[in-house]
Amino acid sequence: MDACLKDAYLKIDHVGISFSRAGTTSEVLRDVTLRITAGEFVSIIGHSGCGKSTLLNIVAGLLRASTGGVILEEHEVNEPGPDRAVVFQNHSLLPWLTVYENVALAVDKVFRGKRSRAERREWIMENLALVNMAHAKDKRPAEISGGMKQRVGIARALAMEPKILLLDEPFGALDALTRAHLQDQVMEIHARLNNTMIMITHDVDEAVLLSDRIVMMTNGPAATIGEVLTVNLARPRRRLDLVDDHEYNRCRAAVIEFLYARNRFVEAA
Ligand SMILES: Nc1ncnc2c1ncn2[C@@H]1O[C@H](COP(=O)(O)OP(=O)(O)OP(=O)(O)O)[C@@H](O)[C@H]1O
Repeated sequence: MDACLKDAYLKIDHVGISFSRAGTTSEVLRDVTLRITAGEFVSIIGHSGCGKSTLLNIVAGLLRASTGGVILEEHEVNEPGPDRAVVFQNHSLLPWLTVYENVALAVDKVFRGKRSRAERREWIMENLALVNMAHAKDKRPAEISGGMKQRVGIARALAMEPKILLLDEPFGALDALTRAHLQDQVMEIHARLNNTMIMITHDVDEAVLLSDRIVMMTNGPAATIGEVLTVNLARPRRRLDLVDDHEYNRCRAAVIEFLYARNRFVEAA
């Protein structure tokens, strides 16, 4: 293992993955190495199809790397676990359960036998309150908006007390205003809980606003990390204050330059 990976909280160590289908093998990721510190907010940005979700799924333990591996607090990741909760673009709530029951399902799975029924109930409500959804606890997913569903998905993930929260384009399906509101909420949650978050996004402003570091992926096949940008903006961050901020605009320009000048997207034939 590289010396620089030694003390990291999460280590993504020379990860590569190939998929084989009908006699052909496609190499999606090659030699992806990254260390993440506890409490860091890291965004992954790159063109469509470069392998961002594949990388997140390897960290989640949903996919096995073909080469290299992932280590979280000295333990190798080789299966999904409640220490790595994932929030997907499409909420993935169970439609026949209420908001409360959706969160309860995850909480009971992780904490049954460790916390009393009353403690679990309080914990579910605390997490719903964190995303301002306590008032809708008895509603079913079909009765609430897309933004509200994402908030419940975030509450469900946080309620598992994961070491790492993995966000796969969590706001991708939302309108711009709801998206901005949820970004602010995620920043507040991150400030309050100081948890480690990895988020995939296509949105340059979102990446700069939320992240401590932005990981920029090259285009596939055999995509890898092209550059890592540190965002030196004090927290708490307010989007209105950043409009004319020099560091904000420097980061924004650097990501745009990377994506549209140096790694232009070319649609596969
Ligand atoms: N299980 C799989 N079997 C075969 N190929 C796969 C599998 N999972 C992903 N791929 C391929 O890996 C590549 C990267 O996919 P991935 O979804 O990780 O990209 P992405 O960067 O997240 O894309 P987007 O931004 O469009 O969501 C794609 O070409 C995809 O077809």
